[in-house]
Amino acid sequence: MIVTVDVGNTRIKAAVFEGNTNLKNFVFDKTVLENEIKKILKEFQTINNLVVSSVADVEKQAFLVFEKWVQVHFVSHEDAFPFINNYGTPKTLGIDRMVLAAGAALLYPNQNRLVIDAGTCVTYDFVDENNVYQGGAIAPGLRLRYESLHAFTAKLPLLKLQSPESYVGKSTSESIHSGVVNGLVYEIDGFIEEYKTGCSKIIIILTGGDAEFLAKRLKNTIFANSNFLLESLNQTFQYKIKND
Ligand SMILES: Nc1ncnc2c1ncn2[C@@H]1O[C@H](COP(=O)(O)OP(=O)(O)OP(=O)(O)O)[C@@H](O)[C@H]1O
Ligand SMILES: CC(C)(CO)[C@@H](O)C(=O)NCCC(=O)O
Ligand SMILES: [K+]
Repeated sequence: MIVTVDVGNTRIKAAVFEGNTNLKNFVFDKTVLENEIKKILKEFQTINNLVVSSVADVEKQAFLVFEKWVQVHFVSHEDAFPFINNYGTPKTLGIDRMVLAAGAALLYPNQNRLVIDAGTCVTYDFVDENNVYQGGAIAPGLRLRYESLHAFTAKLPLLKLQSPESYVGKSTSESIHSGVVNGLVYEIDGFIEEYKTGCSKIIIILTGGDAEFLAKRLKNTIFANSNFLLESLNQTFQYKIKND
């Protein structure tokens, strides 16, 4: 049994797997990392591997305490990945993006894949049908857009995510909701159109904290899987074991 842990810039997500079966999921704050993981290990005493990817300022040391009970694997750029990396700066490519690309390559073999992760940032990652990771894009996520409008202006309030009534905002708040939500939806649909034009056939995976909210608003029908990074960590780990 394994537990996969995704340390994002906003929060931590974890999932327990038996083979490919996802038994239970957890979400918690970085400040309570040690306690929450200990609780998971107590609840599932047959967990023998803990697999972490971190893009935040939570380093490997924070996980060494669990080595008393399980083997700890901190995914790094040096690990074996199931794709050829054609990114210009592979050492600065986010480890979460590498894991998403690996999951896409392993779960959807021999086809073009685009993974869109709508978290703190919205990332786009394209792995082509020859298993070459080509790159993608990084943009601000939904919450980051609301926060930056407020942080960098004098007059704009900080609003909570809300579905816009229309693309024509009739008030300050309606204008902000339209700009943030419709803006991101148009952006994602626009990128999808570009990728679809560029490749004859492509599978698109939408994940991250805002995946479900966004999926139902997109023009393109896309299946949202908020767990794709955690599932990809499980896949990446199984691949590593087979290839070590
Ligand atoms: N309880 C919550 N706390 C923070 N963000 C939330 C919450 N519930 C939903 N969200 C949404 O999720 C988004 C953040 O996504 P997520 O938690 O996947 O980010 P993350 O920590 O950067 O993770 P990752 O790096 O794995 O994408 C925010 O834009 C926000 O709208
Ligand atoms: C873009 C984020 C913040 C998304 O989590 C992460 O993948 C990251 O820190 N990336 C480093 C830059 C890059 O991927 O090129
Ligand atoms: K993200």
